[in-house]
Amino acid sequence: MELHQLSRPTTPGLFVTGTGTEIGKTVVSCLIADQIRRFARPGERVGVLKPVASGCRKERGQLIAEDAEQLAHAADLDAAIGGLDLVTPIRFKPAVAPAMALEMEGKEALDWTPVDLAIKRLDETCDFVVAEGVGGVMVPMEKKPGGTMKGVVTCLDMMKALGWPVVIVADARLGTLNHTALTVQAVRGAGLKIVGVVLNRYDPRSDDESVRRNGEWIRTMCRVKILGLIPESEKAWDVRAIDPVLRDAADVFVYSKAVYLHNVGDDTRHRSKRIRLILRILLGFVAIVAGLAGWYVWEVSTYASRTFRAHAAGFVERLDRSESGLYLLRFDGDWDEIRGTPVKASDEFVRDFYRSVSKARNALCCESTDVRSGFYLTLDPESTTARHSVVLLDDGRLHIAKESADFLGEVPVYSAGDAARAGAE
Ligand SMILES: Nc1ncnc2c1ncn2[C@@H]1O[C@H](COP(=O)(O)OP(=O)(O)OP(=O)(O)O)[C@@H](O)[C@H]1O
Ligand SMILES: C[C@H](N)[C@@H](CCCCCC(=O)O)NC(=O)O
Repeated sequence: MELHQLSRPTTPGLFVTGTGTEIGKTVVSCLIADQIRRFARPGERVGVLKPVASGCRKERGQLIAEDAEQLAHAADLDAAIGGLDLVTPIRFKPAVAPAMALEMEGKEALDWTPVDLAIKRLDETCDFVVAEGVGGVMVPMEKKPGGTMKGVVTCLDMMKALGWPVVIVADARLGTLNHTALTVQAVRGAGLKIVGVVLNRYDPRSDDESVRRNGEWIRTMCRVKILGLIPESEKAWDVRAIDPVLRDAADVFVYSKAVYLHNVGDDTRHRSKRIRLILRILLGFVAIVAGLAGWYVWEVSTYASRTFRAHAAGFVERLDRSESGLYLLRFDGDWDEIRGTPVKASDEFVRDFYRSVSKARNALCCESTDVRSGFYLTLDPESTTARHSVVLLDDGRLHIAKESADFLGEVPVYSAGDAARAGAE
């Protein structure tokens, strides 16, 4: 199985990475797992995972990762969840980068199947997972195209595949600004959320000025939370026998609890499902509103082209010249249904009308040879589409020809100037 085929965990979790190897990832992962275990509600289980480990010892023909032992101990790993194989599903003996260990075995690509099985098991049995990387984010995991680095899949690619928010462990001492900033940049660039940075081996009594200032610099320069400052401690390796000094690194405890409860904690899975549902409903609602708006705009625009504006006016010229002149029609309605009695326009309106027709190209007058009388109606002097023929019927009612093309074909069309002259006569 290839990395991109890996199941995406559904259980909420944290991925603990570091600015390099031996920086304290396991110590911090253990502190967080221990903390979460203690704050968990009854029945909730914390899972731990270090998908790939190198530098493992051989015992009774088995490769054992010390990190896995420490993680399992911190999380009080329940036998029902699984054994150390589940904590570190892929193990190498040489203490080198996994891709290098593979190379030493004459291989290039990793088979990610054991990691996939571990993820599925954790999804089935746990409420929260603390996962740990190998070395820093650019450590090569296998030789394969398509990764962050050319021809190489890195630890960051694995973090991306898992998708958990990231805790970065960095050294508190000189040199950390560069390493931390590079790590933050890479993790952010991969689109992963950074929960914060833990500074390890912090000594408040250090006469190195940078030790005291690094945290603040990292916070502002990298725009990250500093989750905690872990002092040097002889018992750092055993979180369950933790010494008071490490316990006093209360920031990590407080923050890991906060992280658990508020950031990516137990409710996240349900919350994210709820959020997804709400988003879907909102999206559906937006789609319906957009559809309705589209329909409305379409309807209004077609209605506008079909409807008759209130101030339509036209020139009526009967063949016998009786009652010739400008008629005004005040009507709102559908073209198909227009039936209205024209009203002889007032002199004032006639003046206005001619003033407007002389400006509006589409306000034309026409004369029919085959109908008793007719006029051209301009619905909207600004619109070039609103030319419809109107026929004044014998009984004085108006008949609207829907499309004036036929009508126009048979009758001379006069210009607005002609209309003006006609009106002036
Ligand atoms: N605050 C500390 N005080 C004392 N010892 C520490 C502290 N942090 C880490 N160590 C020790 O440093 C060593 C490396 O720590 P750790 O295993 O946590 O690093 P890591 O980043 O997980 O390394 P790897 O890359 O191998 O996974 C361990 O022996 C650990 O006990
Ligand atoms: C052997 C180490 N402890 C570690 C591998 C570190 C690889 C570092 C490679 C590098 O950055 O040069 N393995 C592990 O975390 O399982």
